[in-house]
This record gives sequence, C-alpha cells and structure tokens, in this order.
Amino acid sequence: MSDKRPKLLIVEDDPGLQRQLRWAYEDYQLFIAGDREEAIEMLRAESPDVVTLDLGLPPDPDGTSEGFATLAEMLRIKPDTKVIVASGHGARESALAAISGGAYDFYQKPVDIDELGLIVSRAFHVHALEKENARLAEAAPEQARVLGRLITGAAEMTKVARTIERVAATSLSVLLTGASGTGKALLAQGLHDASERRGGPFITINCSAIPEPLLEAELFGAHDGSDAKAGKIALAHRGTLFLDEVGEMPLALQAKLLRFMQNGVVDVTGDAQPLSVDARIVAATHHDVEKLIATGVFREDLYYLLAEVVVRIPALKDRPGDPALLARHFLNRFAKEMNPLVKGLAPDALAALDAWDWPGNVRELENRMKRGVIMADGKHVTAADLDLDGDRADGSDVVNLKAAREMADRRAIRRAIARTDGNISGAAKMLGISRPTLYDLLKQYQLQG
Ligand SMILES: Nc1ncnc2c1ncn2[C@@H]1O[C@H](COP(=O)(O)OP(=O)(O)OP(=O)(O)O)[C@@H](O)[C@H]1O
Repeated sequence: MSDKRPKLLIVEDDPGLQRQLRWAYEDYQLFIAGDREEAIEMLRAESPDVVTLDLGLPPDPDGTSEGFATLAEMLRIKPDTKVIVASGHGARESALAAISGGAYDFYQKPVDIDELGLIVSRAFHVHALEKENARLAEAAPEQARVLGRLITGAAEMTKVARTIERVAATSLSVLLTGASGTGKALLAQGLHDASERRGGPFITINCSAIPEPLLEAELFGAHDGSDAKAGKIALAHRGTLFLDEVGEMPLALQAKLLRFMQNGVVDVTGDAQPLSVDARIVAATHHDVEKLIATGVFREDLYYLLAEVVVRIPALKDRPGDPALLARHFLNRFAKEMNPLVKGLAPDALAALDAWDWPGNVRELENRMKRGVIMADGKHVTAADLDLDGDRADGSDVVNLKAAREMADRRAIRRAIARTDGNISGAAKMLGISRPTLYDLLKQYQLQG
C-alpha cells in the first residue's frame, strides 16, 4: 500500500542532526538532503509540502548564502512549499530576512525537537488549509455550476440549462441556436451527459469545417471494395450525434440526413446495404435558420425534424454578472496551469470586463483570460493584460449620440445589476433612478433583470 503520510524534506548537512531528526518524525514520510542540489532534486521528485532548511549549507556552512539560494530556488519551483529555516544562535536577522524572502517560519539552533515538531505540524496544517482554500476558490460556487461544467449566475442561462436537463430525458431532437462562442458545444455535451445515453458515445461533427465530398464520408461512412470506414452517424449508435454548424450542410447531404432522421437508416456510400443506427441528434447553428429556409439553402422538412425543441442561447453580454464570474473561473484555471503567482483581477480589469460587449462571447473571454494570466506581471491581471484598456472598451466607434447614450445606459445598467447580484432595488439605487424606471429601461433595452 502506498504511504499516505505527509512528506517532509529536511535539508541539513550535519550527519548527527540528520540522524536525530530522522527518528523524531514518525508521522511523516521523511526525505533528507545534505546540500542544495540534493534538496532541489528531492523537491522536484517528491513535492513535499513542508521543508526544514538549515541556512548554513556547504559550500558556505558558516554563512547563509547557500541557504538563501536554496530557499529562493525552492520557492521559485514550488511557491506553495512551507519552508522553515534554521538559523544559528544569535542569527535572528538572517532568520527574519528569510521570512521576508518567503520562508514560512524559523527556529533557532540548537534544535529543540518538540518545539520544531510543533512548528512543522502547524506548517502542514496551514498548507492543507491553503490548498483547500485554493480548491474552493477554483471551483465555481456550487449554485453557479449547472449541467456539470457550465458556469453561470445569470437567470437567462440557468433557464437554458434547465430546459436542456428537461429535454435530455426525452428522445426529442434539439436545435441549439446562438452566436459563436456562447457554449453550444458545451450544452450539447451537457445534454448527452444528462440523458440516459450518457454511457454511450458522444460524437461531434462540424459541418462547416469539412468540404462536401469528405463530409459525406465522415457522416455516412464509405465502403470502397474491402475498405470500409464507419461514418460518424454509425459511431454514435446508442449515443448522441452533435451536428455543429448544421446550417452549413450542403443540400445533397441534407437529403441523406433527412432519410436517416425519418427511418433510422444510414446509406453508406458505395454500399447497397443500409445500416440501422439508433442515435440521438443534437444540432447547433449560429444562423437564423428561418432565413436559410427562405433563401432555399436549408430544407424546411429537415428543420422540423432537427428542431423539435429549439433552445436559444443568450449572448454573454446579456448575462449579467457572468463575465466577472467566468473570468475568475478561467483565471484560476490558467493561473494554475501557466502562472501560479497570479491570484486575482485588478479593479480596472473588473470594470473593463463589465463594460466590454463580448462579440466573441465565452470563447473570447476564455482567450483574453489566458492572455491576461500570461501577461500579468504581479499578482493581479489588469485591463491592459486583457487588452481591454484601449478605446474599444469604451465604445468610441459608435456612430451617433443616441447610440452612444444607449450604449452607456446599457453598460451602466449591466454593471449595476452585476454588482448587486441581480437585485433590482439595489441596482436602481446604485444608478440613482427608481425601480419602475429601471424596469422600463430593462424592457426598452431588452436586458434581463
Ligand atoms: N458557461 C460556460 N462555463 C464554462 N465554460 C464555458 C461556458 N460557455 C462556454 N464555455 C467555454 O467556452 C468555449 C466556447 O464554447 P463552445 O465551443 O461550447 O461554444 P459554441 O457556441 O459551440 O461556439 P461555436 O459556435 O463557435 O462552435 C469552450 O472552451 C467552452 O468550454
């Protein structure tokens, strides 16, 4: 069985002390290093949460230079490590310097095993608390998570998720409509996961990304002599097929898809034998399908088969509070992956997130946050790191005064609603208007309260 005890690294060059300490810590898995190189190697290999570090290490056993260099290198590699430094008698200054250099605590030699034991156990406790806090901060609040991975605090998006959950239990076909990056693919996956087919495959095909002849083989499969290639419809047997950008599907393939939807059989190219497949269809498009039908590029009969339920996904700018909520979620994720020193958003970044219109929706936000975390110099991501500090963030390209006023109104209203967590009275107070006036404006600008 693997050893579950917490890992403690002791960096100490005195063999006598090494022996003494080795016996003192039965509750921990002990790793002992005699110099910087060994210490760094063990830190990388074992990732101990707590380290005790003698500042007097070779080649400078009577000074502190090697100890400080080891401390700095450890914290650079694993910033959450709790390093407890040991300083010689009367070397309080160097101990304090180590604390300001990022050490967690210090003790003075000669070692009192009981006292050091207490400091070490407290360090493990603090480390565990910090880890738990980081985990909680990373996980979006429970009430903000819907359909598993979807994060939202906005009523209009929660409604969408509830609809998806409800239709998931049925075998109805679902058409998701909404602008690019609003989360259609994520919702399709959520629908599959919430359905009884969750144990079966979830197969995605993007109808706009593949040229027509290849798309036909990709979707329906191909049989060429002894060479047979299963299509994505067949692969989705007993599962869900997600047809992304279905509005881009060529008319000839729409006819073949229609046949499948009517009869549950697939005509494999080059094979006389049709194939029976049981797949649930979820489709998505950013087009207005009724317009596509009117212009003759989409079959009306197919539309009715694909769209037994139509779910419209709101743009990110119409989900009050979500830009900030999602920004924190992405920040935590990317900070962990790419820049652990980043801890939060600067106030100017929060204001810029509120003010921006998000033409690329959640995908744009995700990309900007990734950029912001990489660019951030300190602990906070600024508006400049997100590239939201220029003119574009205040809509300086609007065409006339009326449009500029409307944009300013919308922005102020959205911000007030986000800041007050959707509380209309609070938002009205913040805006200096009455509740009925705010309701009127919400209606006029088709914003949700
Ligand atoms: N509410 C959300 N919570 C967490 N992540 C989200 C949310 N909405 C979207 N995302 C993430 O944003 C990105 C874009 O979402 P998705 O691909 O689902 O959008 P889409 O509407 O299908 O876009 P397109 O039409 O361009 O294909 C993905 O990385 C997705 O995981």
